[in-house]
Amino acid sequence: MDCDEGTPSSNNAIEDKTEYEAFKSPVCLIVLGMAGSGKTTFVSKLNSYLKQYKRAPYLINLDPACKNMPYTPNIDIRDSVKYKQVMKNYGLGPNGAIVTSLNLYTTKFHQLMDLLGKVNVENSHDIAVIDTPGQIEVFTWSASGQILTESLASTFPTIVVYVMDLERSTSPITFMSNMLYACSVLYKTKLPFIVVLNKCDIVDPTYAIEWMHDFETFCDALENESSYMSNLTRTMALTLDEFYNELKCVPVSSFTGHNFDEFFKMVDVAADEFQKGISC
Ligand SMILES: Nc1nc2c(ncn2[C@@H]2O[C@H](COP(=O)(O)OP(=O)(O)OP(=O)(O)O)[C@@H](O)[C@H]2O)c(=O)[nH]1
Repeated sequence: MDCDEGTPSSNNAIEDKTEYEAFKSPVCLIVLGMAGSGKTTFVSKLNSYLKQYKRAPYLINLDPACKNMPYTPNIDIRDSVKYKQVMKNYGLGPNGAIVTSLNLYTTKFHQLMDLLGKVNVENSHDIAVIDTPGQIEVFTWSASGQILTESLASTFPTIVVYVMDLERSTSPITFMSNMLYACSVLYKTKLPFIVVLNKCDIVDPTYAIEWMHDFETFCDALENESSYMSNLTRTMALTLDEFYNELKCVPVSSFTGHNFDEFFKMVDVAADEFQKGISC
């Protein structure tokens, strides 16, 4: 794998430890979210936030199509797979090329795991952050996304961070779609899960928190919707009640860094739950 740290030797760091011993660090944060929700900006802010405390995270970019990165990743899929070339070689459109690029990259995952094992042995980073492609389903519903998620979770404490765009979720129907997606990711990964309500610098997050915890307020907001959609959405809200109760959810601004301290408290709790085998 071409990456900042070079190719690891065959005497890999994971094998140096007891082969199947689970490591306590780095805690891996898989950052998922709808296109444009702010994943990359969030990862960039995490980086600068942690650096203040001399806890620079280990950064992994798995988006082969991203153009401008506001941070320098330690491992970058773009160093190994050329997305434009994949489009050309396989005659694919943009989304097909992203999926194929990730699939091609699967053959390198063991090297990625070795590098993370090295991070553990050297104790150089206590957090690893994985930035994923813009189209969420490319990662969550692909074999390669599943392989990577399972590989990470078999060795390191692994947490899913679902970035939700507060600005685009102010309609109760869109809010519900986003929450159903979050819930489906939780079901699929069965990993500790944190919802980050992003962009709280431009939209007050109170509405989202109220909608999760006060069914009546959510129903009031639904009043203007047509009857079929509002009935279905109301039923969904009741179904999600348990999901909301257990959910770790924090409003943040990836611009200002607001509430990142709260986010990291949740990461500590979630990492603890991972070790104890509790999810959500
Ligand atoms: N006001 C505000 N804007 C934000 C925040 N986070 C991200 N943005 C903006 O939202 C837009 C999308 O942000 P990105 O970080 O590119 O989102 P992404 O989810 O990585 O995007 P894709 O990978 O292309 O799907 C950009 O214009 C960002 O500047 C935030 O906390 N507040």
